[in-house]
Amino acid sequence: MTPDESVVSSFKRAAAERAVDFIQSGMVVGLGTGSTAAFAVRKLAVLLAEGTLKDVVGVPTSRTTEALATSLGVPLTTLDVHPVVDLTIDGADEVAPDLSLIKGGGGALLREKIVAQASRREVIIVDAPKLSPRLGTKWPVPVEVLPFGWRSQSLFLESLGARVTVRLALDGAPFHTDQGNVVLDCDFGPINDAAALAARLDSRAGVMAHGLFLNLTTDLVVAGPDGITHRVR
Ligand SMILES: O=C(CO)[C@H](O)[C@H](O)COP(=O)(O)O
Repeated sequence: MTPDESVVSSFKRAAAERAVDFIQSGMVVGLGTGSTAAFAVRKLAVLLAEGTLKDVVGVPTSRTTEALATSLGVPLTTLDVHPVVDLTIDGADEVAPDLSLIKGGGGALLREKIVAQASRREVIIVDAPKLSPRLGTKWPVPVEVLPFGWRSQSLFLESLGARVTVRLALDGAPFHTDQGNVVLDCDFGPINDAAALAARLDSRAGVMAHGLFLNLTTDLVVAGPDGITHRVR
């Protein structure tokens, strides 16, 4: 890990551990996906192991998070058993001033959005460089599409003005989400009307999810050289 990576990692960890302070015993907690959210899972596991927190169960937003939580002894549940989540802690790829997000860099966008929509409180944790003046400035919008007809979806997304890249796995084959879908990373550049774009994407058959998380964030915890800030929407 280079010095810069270790510094970024320390900020991610600081934001994550601050968010874990919001968890109370007895809660159903949404467990996000990505490197920042992983710090929150680790901290939660420690608090449970030492008895500081009790009777907390987690709803993982990906198989990766499920495996991490299981390995650390964090009790898990499902939305079938607990259809309402008290508090979710998750990361983001880009955060706009109105706390709208681009998520999906780790490919978990569909389950993350389902859990976010089921949550009373959605606490987003980021390091400071994730903050952006406008969505799309720093990160493409991931769009999860059914493998059936994905090339037609690519042409549709290009017609909306995106430069489309098929996300690849480490072996060079197309990446597949936990649901077996394909992810098309769509570079729209700075997005003027995220709500209108989200509506267009939501109305397209075969688009299973997109990374525009609008009106879902309740809390934002940011860690950077100036310390940790917590904003409530
Ligand atoms: O949306 C996500 C996964 O689908 C992640 O929360 C997002 O990509 C941020 O990841 P990291 O904390 O590793 O930067």
